[in-house]
Amino acid sequence: MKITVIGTGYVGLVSGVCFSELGNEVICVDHIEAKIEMLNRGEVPIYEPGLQTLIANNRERGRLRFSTDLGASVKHAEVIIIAVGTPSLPNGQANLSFIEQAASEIGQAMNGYKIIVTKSTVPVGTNERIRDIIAQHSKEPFDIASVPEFLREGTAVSDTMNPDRIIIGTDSEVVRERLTELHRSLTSNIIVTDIRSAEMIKYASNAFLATKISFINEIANICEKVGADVTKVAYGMGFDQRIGASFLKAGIGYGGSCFPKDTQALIQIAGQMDYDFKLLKSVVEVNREQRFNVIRKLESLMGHLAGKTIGIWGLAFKPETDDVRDSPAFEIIAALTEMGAKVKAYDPIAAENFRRNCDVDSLIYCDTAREAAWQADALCVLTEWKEFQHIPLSEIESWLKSPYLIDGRNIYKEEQLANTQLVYYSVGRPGMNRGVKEPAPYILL
Ligand SMILES: NC(=O)c1ccc[n+]([C@@H]2O[C@H](COP(=O)([O-])OP(=O)(O)OC[C@H]3O[C@@H](n4cnc5c(N)ncnc54)[C@H](O)[C@@H]3O)[C@@H](O)[C@H]2O)c1
Ligand SMILES: O=c1ccn([C@@H]2O[C@H](COP(=O)(O)OP(=O)(O)O[C@H]3O[C@H](CO)[C@@H](O)[C@H](O)[C@H]3O)[C@@H](O)[C@H]2O)c(=O)[nH]1
Repeated sequence: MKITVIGTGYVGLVSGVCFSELGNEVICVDHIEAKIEMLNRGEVPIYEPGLQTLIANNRERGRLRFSTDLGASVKHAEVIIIAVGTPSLPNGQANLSFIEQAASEIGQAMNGYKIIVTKSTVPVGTNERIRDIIAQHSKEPFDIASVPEFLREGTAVSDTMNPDRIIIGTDSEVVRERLTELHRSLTSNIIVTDIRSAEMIKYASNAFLATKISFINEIANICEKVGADVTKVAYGMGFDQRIGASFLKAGIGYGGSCFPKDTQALIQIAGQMDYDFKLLKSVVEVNREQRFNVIRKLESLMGHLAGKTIGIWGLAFKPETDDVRDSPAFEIIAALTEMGAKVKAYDPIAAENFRRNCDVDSLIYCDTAREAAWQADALCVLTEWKEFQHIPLSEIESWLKSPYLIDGRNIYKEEQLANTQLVYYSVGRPGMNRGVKEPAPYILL
């Protein structure tokens, strides 16, 4: 099949590359020339494991091309995939200007029957708006489809090649057949539904996953008070197939380019229909609060933070990505700096992106984990990079000026703490706290 993908962010690039890997002829288009030049030089603008090799292989086979020429690329293809960004507006609503722009450019380039697939996450009704915009510019026949994307950053290639399900929202029999054929080799879980339901499935899925995270974070907070261990609680809960084991890792809350914006967008979508989505509003509030537990704990251990040096390990919102969009590290670092602390940070991959987006000028960027921890009054782990998990705690202890370690992602195990004098605090695991002044034991009255 001849496919053109518009947008070379995570979704556009990864899905375009994977469709070419499946034997299709793919052109990935972006209006940012620098991105296309990079891709044409064989460089990849994002850090995503496995992607560079796939791009190289498929370019070599002549199945994958990159272009800034949207018009010519649309003319060339039968299936056009829209994968442009839908960032938040200041009020939380999805900004659809990139979508509208792409639809109008597609409309102007139409030269025969095409299937216009939207993979971007868009509010209910947007695909119909796309249909209207294209029809305003062209009399050529076309169909639309909502095929939301569920890949995760860091595992985007394997998620795309082995998806849990493919959702195809369409009102056309031709689209059902063609898109089922396109995705058939990926999974047998191909669900064909109406367009509005497909759009809603994406928001509902992200909102539900965000809800799981805020739920387990609140359980963790209660575990700290009653002397239970949230990792054991999550493990025990996860065996219930109705609950499932995933997305029950307590920590400093979710960040990233999707959960924060999509939960806000769904609250707005509901609000526009006069529905107050109370549960999701709480999920967002709990998530925002959770990151500040790191600071509350530092203060309870060390008193005032003014003049103290705090080391930060991890700036990305999760490991295996250089994406820092909505990373909890921004607010934690800003708050520490406002309190008068000196902050030194290290991330194996995401530091450059963080620097470009962070307005804390005094933040010191370090080249190694050791440098960020060196002579610090406390060290906080904000991203669970494997590199951090493998550093012996005795070594960390020897680097620090004061032995305070706040593990915001529960990456260390009890046995690793043995033989250290570290004052250790993690999330919802009070039994592992070392040197922390414990609240009075919980007694059932
Ligand atoms: N990032 C993820 O992990 C992920 C996963 C699932 C779904 N989504 C959704 O997919 C969409 C894209 O996300 P992303 O993170 O890949 O976006 P992104 O913002 O990283 O990339 C979008 C790209 O589209 C390009 N673009 C915008 N308008 C264009 C136009 N008219 N012509 C050509 N190129 C244009 C931009 O230059 C940019 O490179 C969003 O709606 C997002 O919510 C993202
Ligand atoms: O048990 C967990 C799982 C995740 N997180 C955090 O949640 C955030 C998001 O993680 P993850 O979902 O792995 O990454 P994303 O790449 O943002 O992927 C989400 O957002 C994408 C964009 O919509 C969807 O396509 C994916 O299905 C959805 O998982 C990160 O900050 C994680 O640290 C937790 O705190 N605890």
